[in-house]
Amino acid sequence: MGKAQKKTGKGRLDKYYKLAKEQGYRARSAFKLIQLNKKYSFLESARCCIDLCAAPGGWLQVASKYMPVNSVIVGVDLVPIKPIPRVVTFAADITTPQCRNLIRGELKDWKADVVLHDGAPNVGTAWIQDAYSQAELVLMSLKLAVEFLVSGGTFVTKVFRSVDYNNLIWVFNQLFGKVEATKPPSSRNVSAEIFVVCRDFLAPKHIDPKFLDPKHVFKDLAASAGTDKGASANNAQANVFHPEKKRRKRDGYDEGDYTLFHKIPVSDFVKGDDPISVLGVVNKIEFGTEEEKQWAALPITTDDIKANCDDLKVLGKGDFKALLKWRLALREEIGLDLKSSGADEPLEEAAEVTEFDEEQEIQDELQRLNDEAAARAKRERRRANEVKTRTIQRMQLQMTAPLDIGMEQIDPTLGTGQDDMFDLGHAESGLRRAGGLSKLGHHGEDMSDDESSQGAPSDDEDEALDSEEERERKTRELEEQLDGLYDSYQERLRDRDAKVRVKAARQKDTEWSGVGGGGDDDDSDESDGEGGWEEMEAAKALADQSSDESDDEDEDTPPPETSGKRKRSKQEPSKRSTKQARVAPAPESKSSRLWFSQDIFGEIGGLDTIGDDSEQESDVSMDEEEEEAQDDKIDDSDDDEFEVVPQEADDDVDMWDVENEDEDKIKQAKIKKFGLLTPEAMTLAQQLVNREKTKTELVNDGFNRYSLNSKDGLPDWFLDDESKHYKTNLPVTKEGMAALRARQRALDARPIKKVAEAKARKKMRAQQRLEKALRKAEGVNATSDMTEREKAQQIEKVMRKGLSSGNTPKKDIKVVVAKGVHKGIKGRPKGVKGRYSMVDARMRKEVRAKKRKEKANKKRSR
Ligand SMILES: C[S@@+](CC[C@H](N)C(=O)[O-])C[C@H]1O[C@@H](n2cnc3c(N)ncnc32)[C@H](O)[C@@H]1O
Repeated sequence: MGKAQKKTGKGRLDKYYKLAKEQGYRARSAFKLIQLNKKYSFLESARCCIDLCAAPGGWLQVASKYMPVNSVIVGVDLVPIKPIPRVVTFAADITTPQCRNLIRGELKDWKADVVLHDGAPNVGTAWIQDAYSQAELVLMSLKLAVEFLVSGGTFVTKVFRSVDYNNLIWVFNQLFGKVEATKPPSSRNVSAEIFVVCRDFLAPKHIDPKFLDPKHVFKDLAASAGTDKGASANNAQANVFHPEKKRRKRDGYDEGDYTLFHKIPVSDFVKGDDPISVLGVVNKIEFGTEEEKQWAALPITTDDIKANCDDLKVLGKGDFKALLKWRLALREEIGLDLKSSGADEPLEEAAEVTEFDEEQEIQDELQRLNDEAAARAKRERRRANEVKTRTIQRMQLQMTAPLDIGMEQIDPTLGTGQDDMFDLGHAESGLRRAGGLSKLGHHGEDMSDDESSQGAPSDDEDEALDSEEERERKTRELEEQLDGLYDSYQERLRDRDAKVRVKAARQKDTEWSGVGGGGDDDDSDESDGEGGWEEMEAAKALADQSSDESDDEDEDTPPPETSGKRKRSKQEPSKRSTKQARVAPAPESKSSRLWFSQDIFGEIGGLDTIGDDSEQESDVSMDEEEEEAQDDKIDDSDDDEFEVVPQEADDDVDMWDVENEDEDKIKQAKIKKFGLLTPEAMTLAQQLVNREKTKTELVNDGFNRYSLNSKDGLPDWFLDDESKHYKTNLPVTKEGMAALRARQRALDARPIKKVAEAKARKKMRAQQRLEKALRKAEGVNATSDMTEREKAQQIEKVMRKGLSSGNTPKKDIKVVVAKGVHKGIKGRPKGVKGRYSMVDARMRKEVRAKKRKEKANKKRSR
């Protein structure tokens, strides 16, 4: 155990393992001691501590951390423990006197305030053996503890829940004032280990050695007939009073009895003294003998009774009662008991009846206690769930760190139920209680929680459930929290993800992609989702009034709800628009500005804000006078429908000017200037330019199945998610794509920055050369000692040089090797024209050597 084991088993590397690694503990078991100490606080006040079975030293680390600075800490284990500051360690077997002597030598006459024992025998053969060795080890550690503990001291030990468990607890109770068994949250549920904290050591003057002798403790107590029999009788009775509860037989088979099925003759049941125990342990009651068959034929022995006798393990409480009644009746019938109506009633029967009544009373009492306990447990569970839900929310908001995860948990085996911090089931029920689950779809139906499956809440639940308003308030709170979380999530996303930032920036400056289109367009979001349709309607209505070209079809188009909606949204701003008032309005896109700068819109003095009612609504600073002034500018007939804010004169007004002769050119120039970046936009632009699309078609395109989706009161995260998917597919043509690709190709063909820079440099140098040549030429011209002809020649030469690229190609120099026919030749070798150079291997070496020497001399002289 002491040496490091590779933890590869499923679930071994749990949160405590990771926490231990993070916090530098040698073993995850360190958290068990931390949690035990948190509950019982025995380390803080201790001055001396002995840790038996301490390797690798996790508990020692905890002790050293939590105990006062000058305390004495001694650790013992079979295997050596790596040094820990302020801790003395030995390698010894705690069951030997040598270990005792070592501790005595270290402590001298000191007494320990705390003795810890987390020992596990290094066997691992069979469970029963392991458990026994563990119990033995515990007793050995207790032996050391009672020797070294100070009066009132604390002994903490690990015990396995086995057949010896009760015996150990009994011994502890003899020696300590308070004995409590607990299972810290960090102890795995699958493990049978449990920790017993024994406080207030009684320090008796004389301790009976039998208390510490495994032979006596485990044999004598276990064998004590009274206890054992009593226990099994209790169990058997419990089987009868609560047949629905299955009890596990953790002790294994009884000596000499290796079957699970037991049957007895009816006479044993009828004539026996303990009918209840019989019913609790037996599987079948048989009518075997002649006498018993006669009993079976009696009218009191109904078919039900016979069937009940056939399989006792499937019976309920009522069936057991019936059997007991039948037994009494049969006893009277066969003369074992006198009839209860008889004058002189025998004592035995009276005892029997009394026993039965007592059983009934006990049963009722038990039932009542059970009900009470269940109600209490439910209440506690609910409270714990609420705390947990809050903690989870706080953790999500990064307001708390998971430092003491699960500290408040309590072991279910000790009777109060174990909860997991991250148990979504509880969180879900918490949420459900807060009314939030209704927002999460139909999960509630699938919940296995008995409360939900029973349909109507129980009485005590009713009592704890808050009123309707309370529930609504909680729902609202949860929704607000959710909104807040979503906002902060988006903020984080923006901070972290460059892509999102780029996208957001592009959305701000992207072109208008069709009427009502561009589902994920910021603009459409900002205009409260009413988008292109609303804008078009407003624009169309104005266009109809201002131009003669209005067509009948268009006049019919505006749906009454739309205008109604607009009107309403103006008068009573929705929650969403109120929220938008807090954020600065995003600048509208260039393309939408382009579109609304048409003449038809120009008439109303600029339409910066058409369709953007959210902006109008959010303009909280706008005073009433301004509003009235704006209202005046709007045509009376449409006064009720919407209002338009005047726009300052814009240089884009000439856009789409149909009167203009160079209309196409202007359009092209504008398109070039503002850019059409998506195939949809390019397609639409081409269709408009080529007059393939009419105004009506454009309007119709802006109307789609999502246009009238109500968005009132929906949370932002939902609308954002919808906007990703609820968008129409705008048509894309081959020509549009081709145009876009051509533009991309042109972009690709542009030189990259470095090349451009090199070219610029070259140009600049050429310029400098030319300027220099000009200056020289002027100088030549100014000299008086040259003839005109010479001057002209010289100037020509200078200018030629100045205009040249500067990189005069080097003339080829012919290399002639000074060997063979050329050896020793002086002057031009035969047959060599132009520039030449004689090379000689020897000479080259000599020249290089000479240069080297010169260089070295130069350095030395410095
Ligand atoms: C679960 S580990 C103890 C872990 C320790 N509490 C910690 O936090 O690091 C059990 C230890 O008991 C030790 N052990 C088992 N039998 C022992 C014995 N007879 N004497 C001393 N140590 C023993 C094993 O060597 C093993 O290191």
